[in-house]
Amino acid sequence: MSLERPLVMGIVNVTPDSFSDGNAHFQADQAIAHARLLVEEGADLLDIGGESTRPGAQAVPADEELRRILPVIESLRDCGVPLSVDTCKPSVMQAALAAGADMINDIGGFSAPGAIEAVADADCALCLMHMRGEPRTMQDAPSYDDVVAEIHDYLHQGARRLRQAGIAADRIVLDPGFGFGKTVEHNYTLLRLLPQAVGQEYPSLLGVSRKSMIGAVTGRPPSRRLGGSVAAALAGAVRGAHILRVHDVADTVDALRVWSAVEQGVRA
Ligand SMILES: Cn1cnc2c(O)nc(N)nc21
Repeated sequence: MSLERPLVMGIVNVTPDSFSDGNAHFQADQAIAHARLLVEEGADLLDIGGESTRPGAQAVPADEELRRILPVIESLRDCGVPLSVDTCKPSVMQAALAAGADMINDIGGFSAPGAIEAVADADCALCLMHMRGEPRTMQDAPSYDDVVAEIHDYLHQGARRLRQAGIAADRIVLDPGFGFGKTVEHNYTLLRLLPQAVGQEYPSLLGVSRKSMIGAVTGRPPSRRLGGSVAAALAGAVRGAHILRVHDVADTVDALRVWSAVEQGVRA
């Protein structure tokens, strides 16, 4: 995929408890219909997840996670855009790749035993994200001496682990993990200093859509965070983010088109 312009990754939650649209798409058929709508709205790729990663979320067993996402992956193989699968479990990674996934998005940074082995011989893209702790506890008073430097170092140590396993550099995407063991202040510092947090060696993925960092400065509930989410996505695009992981694809695509017209002129 070309990374000359920021790509829009549409979120497809196949979970009953995701923080912003839990239960809305729990059934596979609803998730599939939602995913196809996101593609029509202009999503460049989709991120399919069967286990909520919001703060406080309970873990989901691998068989349940697969029961949720495999029908969705199989049905969307013909949707016209690459499919990313959001999971930390090596067994789910392998099954998702066998079902046709093009990317594995691991909020755990491929740190689980067997995670690197599960993807090393595939040709899929890999998103390595920073998380401090685990969803159930990660927001219990997170603290850093230098949040930007520590996350930069974690991401590049993780990339080195992947490279040492023989994984080509062009398969790797890095992500600071907004909201994953960070205070609101940490999140805005990371967004402001995104280039320093991710470095220049690998493309970056940004996931801020509808998150509590948006609510904290707007006072809006998750269902009313569109304006803040688009603003944060653009702030990331201006700072070089390559993939924007969002719920609201059409609005984000519109915002990027207007920004591009300002920066590069209006295409006929
Ligand atoms: C699954 N998921 C939820 N938030 C995310 C984020 O910010 N980045 C990535 N890579 N995945 C996320």
